[in-house]
Amino acid sequence: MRALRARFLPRWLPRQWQWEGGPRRAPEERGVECAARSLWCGYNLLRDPRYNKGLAFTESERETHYLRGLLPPAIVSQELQERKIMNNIRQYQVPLQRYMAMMDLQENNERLFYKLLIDNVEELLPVVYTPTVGEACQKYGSIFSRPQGLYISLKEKGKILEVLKNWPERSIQVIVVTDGERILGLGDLGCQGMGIPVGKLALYTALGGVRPSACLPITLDVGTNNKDLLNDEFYIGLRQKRATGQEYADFLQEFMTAVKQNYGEKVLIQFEDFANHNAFELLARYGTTHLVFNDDIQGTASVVLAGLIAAQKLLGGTLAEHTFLFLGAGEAGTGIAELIALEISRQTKAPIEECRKKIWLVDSKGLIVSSRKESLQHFKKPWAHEHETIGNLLDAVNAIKPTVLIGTSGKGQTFTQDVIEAISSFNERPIILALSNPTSQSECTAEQAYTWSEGRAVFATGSPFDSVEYDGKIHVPGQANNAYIFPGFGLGVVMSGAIRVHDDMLLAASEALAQQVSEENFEKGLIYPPFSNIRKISAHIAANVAAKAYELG
Ligand SMILES: O=C([O-])CC(=O)C(=O)O
Ligand SMILES: [Mg+2]
Repeated sequence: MRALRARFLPRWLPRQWQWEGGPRRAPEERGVECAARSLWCGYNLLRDPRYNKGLAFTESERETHYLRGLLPPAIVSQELQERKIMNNIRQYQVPLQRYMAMMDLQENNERLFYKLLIDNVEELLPVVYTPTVGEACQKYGSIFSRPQGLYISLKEKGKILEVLKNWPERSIQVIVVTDGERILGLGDLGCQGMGIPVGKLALYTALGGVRPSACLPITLDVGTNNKDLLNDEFYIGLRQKRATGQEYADFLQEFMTAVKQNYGEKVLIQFEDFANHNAFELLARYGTTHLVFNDDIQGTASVVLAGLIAAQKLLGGTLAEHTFLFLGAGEAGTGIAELIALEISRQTKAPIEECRKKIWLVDSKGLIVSSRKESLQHFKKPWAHEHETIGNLLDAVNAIKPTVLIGTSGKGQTFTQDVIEAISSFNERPIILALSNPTSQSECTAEQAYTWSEGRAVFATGSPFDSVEYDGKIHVPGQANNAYIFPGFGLGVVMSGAIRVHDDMLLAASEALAQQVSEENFEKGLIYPPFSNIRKISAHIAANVAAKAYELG
């Protein structure tokens, strides 16, 4: 037990400063030493979120760690603390208040924060993560109290390595980094995007079991083009337009080099919520030199593929028999499309170019077709198939007659009644995924999907929705969110000591997730298992990913 605890402490901490006991010396001497080291006992211990237990400190701990008098006499077990805080949180009607209460807890008592999150995952996920985290980022400047994570702005250019050294932990395994340009479907939130890396890494620990001290949230502040924020007196970031071109590329290059220099090759760098134009390029550029993973391209692709594999068990048939239509041809859309094509190619042994032909994408200008090829961004070009031009989604649905409709455009209410009625008119069980986040950006609500499809849709969303009763039957929408994948995927990657991410690892993660959908889940129409089992699911994904990493050498 002692040895185990010691592993959770920073390396530089001498053994005698381990959690229980402490050094056996005269009280005066210990007091001086305690003050000199300033962290591990007394008043400072209560203010260190990593080790603070609040009223749960036992009598002997209070004695050993100079806590007498600093706490009221009652000793309150962690279980009781947990009940108290859940009661408090449930009193708050406004989601943002719940978010702030949780962040406060994370800043005060990390163990209790994670205990709460693990034990009440279905209730608290929408609080610390999508959708509430989106609102928190929008208002981050106003609710900001204590900084979380590491802020690296253009002011630190030339000194990024030094900035990394200011972070108190040395053994980092996972970094989640954003530049805040495309936060969920909310657009450019600049420096206030920090809520996303913080939230994602809270899930790395709660859902994936990665040590909190091994997780580092980073926001790269390269400016913002969001005028409201630039004029907001409470904005916490640089007040300038976004750096672009060479300046941006140089800044990112310095960051990526510094990370590898400081933490080595085995630290996983998860890119999160970068805008399309940078996301693809960063993944391509650093995929061959660093251990990088783009959650919005690869994580979302893996979770959607898992749902589609599970749907084959529910409906019968194979992936290759489907026709796919996407609304949105950005990171998520093209990322998912490519992974589906890859899986079909694996299953059928057909060349991937052939497999792509069953997959169609609609962007803001209409169906992506070959006559548009010249003007398309490079990541859209593989999807420009032969077809006449079509200007809108409804006409595309009627022309392509998809069996699967996937929304990834970041825009709400785009799966209209006409669209859903159309796809339901030529499919007994249309598969409809409304993936845009947060809830306000969802392509349609669960109620709309089930009502307009007369209860026949196999439906999942990016943000959580409640069950819907239609025609006397309860329909439970699944949550096709990358939170199913990245904690287990990341755990598998760092556990195996991999130094590069390979597409086969993503397929391994999808298969592992699809295997976790039970008969009971299928009976409710679900193509994802419930989040209540997420730690077991993540462990299973991690094992599959690690096994694949070993297999790949
Ligand atoms: O954060 C989420 O809920 C999923 C995600 O990566 C995004 O929407 O960008
Ligand atoms: Mg994201």
